[in-house]
Order: sequence, then C-alpha cells, then structure tokens
Amino acid sequence: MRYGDKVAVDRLSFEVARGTITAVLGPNGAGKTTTLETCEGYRKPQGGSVRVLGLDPQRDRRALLPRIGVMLQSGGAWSGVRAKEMLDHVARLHSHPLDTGMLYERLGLGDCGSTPYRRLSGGQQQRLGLAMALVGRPELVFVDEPTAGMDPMARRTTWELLEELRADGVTVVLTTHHMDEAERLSDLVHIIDHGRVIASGTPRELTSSRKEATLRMVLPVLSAHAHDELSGILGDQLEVTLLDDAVHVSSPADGATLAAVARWYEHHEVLPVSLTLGQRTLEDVFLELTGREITP
Ligand SMILES: Nc1ncnc2c1ncn2[C@@H]1O[C@H](COP(=O)(O)OP(=O)(O)OP(=O)(O)O)[C@@H](O)[C@H]1O
Repeated sequence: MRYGDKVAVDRLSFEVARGTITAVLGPNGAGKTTTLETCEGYRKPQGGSVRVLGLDPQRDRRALLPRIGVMLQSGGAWSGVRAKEMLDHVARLHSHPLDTGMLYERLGLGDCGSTPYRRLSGGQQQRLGLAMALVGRPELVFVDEPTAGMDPMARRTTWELLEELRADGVTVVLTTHHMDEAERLSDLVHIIDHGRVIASGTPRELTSSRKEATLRMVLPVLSAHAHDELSGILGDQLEVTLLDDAVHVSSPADGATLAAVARWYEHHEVLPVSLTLGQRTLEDVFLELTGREITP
C-alpha cells in the first residue's frame, strides 16, 4: 500500500486463525490502520493479496460486510445523531442483531442514549463504536485501538467482552498502543514497523526469548557520575529515561548484577524510589525491536 511516494505497507504477511485474538502492534505510522483498512475493504491494495474469511475484501465486499464488524480508530457516527439512535440504526442493518439494550448496559452506555454523538466523551464514543462493531454478531471483528481514551473500568469491560467473543468462536484482530492489553488478550502478536512484520509470536514467546530478567529502578535524580557508575555495572543495554520528573532506569540483569546494584546503593547510602526485577514485558520487547516508545 502506497500513499503517493510513501510506502505504508510493504510485503507484510500474516495469517489469523479463527477463534483467536491477534494483536497488531507498532509505533505511530507503522502501517497498522492501513493494514486493517485493507482487510476491511476500505482500501484497495496496489499489490499483494488479502483474503478475509476466504473472500476478497474488494471483489466480494457485499458478501463479506455482513460477516465482519469494524471499530474504526475514531468516528463512524454522524455528529448530531443520538447514541441510541445510532446503535439502533446499525442494528437494523443486520438480519440477526444482538439486543441493543443489553449491549448498552454491558458497555455502560445506559445513561447517555439520548446524548448526541459529538457530545459524548471520548471514551463513550469508543464504547459506542465497539457496540456498533459487535451488534451484527460478526464472525470476525477488527478493532483499531479499542480502549484508547477509555477509563480503567471501561477498558476492563472491553477486555472481558473481547474474551467472551473469542470463547464464542469469534475472531478478533486488534491494534493497540497498550502493551498490557496485547499481553493480556492476544493469542498471537505481530509487531510491525515501516509497513513490515518484524516479529511474531505469542506474548510468552516474545517476552521469554532471553534468559535474563529486567531490572527496573526509579531514582529521583541521576548525576552524570552515578550514570557512568551504573553503566559500568549494568552494561550497554542500560536504558535511562526521564518520566514524570523521575529517572527510570532499566536493564537486563542476573543475580550478580542485582547484587552489584545493591552494593552500589549501600556505598552511596541512598535508596531508589522503586526497584523491581521481573520478566521482560511486551513493552521491553517493543522498545528493543523498534527503538521507539509507544505514544498513546
Ligand atoms: N490517506 C493518507 N495519505 C497519505 N499518507 C497516509 C494516509 N494514511 C496514512 N498515511 C501514512 O502511511 C503511514 C502508515 O499510516 P497508518 O495510519 O497505517 O499507521 P499506524 O500504524 O496505524 O499509525 P498510528 O499508530 O499512528 O495510528 C504513515 O506514514 C502515514 O502518515
């Protein structure tokens, strides 16, 4: 897929098994939305081939559309339409829709049914978008950043809903910038960058490919001298970032490095704000592979 000279999706290839949740991760501009929109039939690829439920999203669009649900990254409803009217309208387009009242309650939209779409909060618009994607009982749903802007309660409800869909045999393809979301939900993760798949696997496979755990420390300040000393102990994979006025340090570590760090603290008679040792997270893997932070 190109936009002018810009190659947005470049020989990207993956398959999604039925009844699974697949997450497509990647930094901003990696080509995630373009990939999904191509699968949904909204964009015609200039090369390659796409099959969704065995159908060509362009040629077989009429046969495919009733079988898939799509939650766009934003929008999808008229600005003045009331939330309930919109969902009822979408429900009427399907032959066997879900009960809209049930979906409304489930997604915590019960008290904003008569609110115009443009007046809904960002999180409420997301929830309505999800309801619109699910109301037609799709076999396959594409959800583009489903929980962006949602509060923690709504995120949890969304996760539970997506897990229930999978338990019912529905296939889910999602993009997200929340690594915890991908880690919790997905059977398979594809990390993409510059329009290509750069790593694929289950969250466990991706996070356990190295033996060491990751050491994370938060410090109030870190002088240049202290930074050099810590680099000497932790080696060249040390990452230091300033976040919320605190210094966040992370590095692969084994027992010996942990002991050396403890001695360093003892020597300097200081304590970190926090210090944890744990498995690598998907976020660590993402940063290593793309060299970029995830910006929600
Ligand atoms: N309609 C368009 N016209 C021109 N360029 C576009 C268009 N849509 C996307 N692009 C470019 O194509 C690339 C891929 O964009 P895409 O939206 O697919 O990325 P993404 O991974 O979904 O990003 P994000 O995480 O920010 O949503 C980007 O460089 C983007 O600027």
